[in-house]
Amino acid sequence: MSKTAVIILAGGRGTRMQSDKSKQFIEVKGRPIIYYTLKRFEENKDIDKIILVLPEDEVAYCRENVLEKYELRVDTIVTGGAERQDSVYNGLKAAEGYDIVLIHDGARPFVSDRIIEEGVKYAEEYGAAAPGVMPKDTIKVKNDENFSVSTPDRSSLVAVQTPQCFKYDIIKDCHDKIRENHIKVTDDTMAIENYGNKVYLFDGEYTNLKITTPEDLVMAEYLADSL
Ligand SMILES: Nc1ccn([C@@H]2O[C@H](COP(=O)(O)OP(=O)(O)OP(=O)(O)O)[C@@H](O)[C@H]2O)c(=O)n1
Ligand SMILES: C[C@](O)(CO)[C@H](O)COP(=O)(O)O
Repeated sequence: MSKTAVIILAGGRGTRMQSDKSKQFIEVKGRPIIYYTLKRFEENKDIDKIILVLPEDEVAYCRENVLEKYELRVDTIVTGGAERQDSVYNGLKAAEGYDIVLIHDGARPFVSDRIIEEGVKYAEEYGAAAPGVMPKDTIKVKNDENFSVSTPDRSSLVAVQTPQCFKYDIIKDCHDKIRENHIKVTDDTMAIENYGNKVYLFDGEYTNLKITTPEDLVMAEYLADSL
């Protein structure tokens, strides 16, 4: 059985949330968003190590007001970096020695056990896997003058989510390379693709939303109610 670690990314500031509090600590139904995310993985039998990435100046706050208050299990806390990929890199160093690593946005608190379990399975089988959903809207490609230039076939598009799941050696090698070559990525599958590896895309869920802007909190309240 593979040894599996999850890196839960909560090292950002949530600027698009337009809140005076980092969005991972905004409360939904009386509990901080990161509480729900940690709980999902704490309760999952496939996860052997939980690594939490936090801004350096919010580690003490999180320990006292989340981890200790709600008696949540986190095996290692590491500090985040300037960009998401830098936070990932710090997390990967803490996952050394594990066979499979899941990289998950802390801002996606309602990930299902099914996604976690399938992610581990497909990472073992294909080396790299990510959940995703078909966009609900028609997607356009635009030019610099904001005119539409093409409309990709929606059935060939995937709005990719997290946890993005990998054989540790593959993702660590790719992150080493993008770091050396100063390549910017917005998710971890881009790092994989950049070096010619394939990513298996499996069914995500529309409820696995990334809480990003204020209106996402409305859905979060609804989803927290349905737990
Ligand atoms: N330097 C960073 C940036 C982001 N993240 C994490 O990556 C996840 C997805 O990023 P995003 O939703 O963009 O969060 P923020 O970067 O905090 O939001 P914003 O872009 O609005 O500032 C979040 O859980 C965030 O905490 C991180 O760990 N380290
Ligand atoms: C990783 C991700 O959630 C996949 O959809 C997304 O790329 C994160 O983007 P963000 O701008 O850092 O929130």
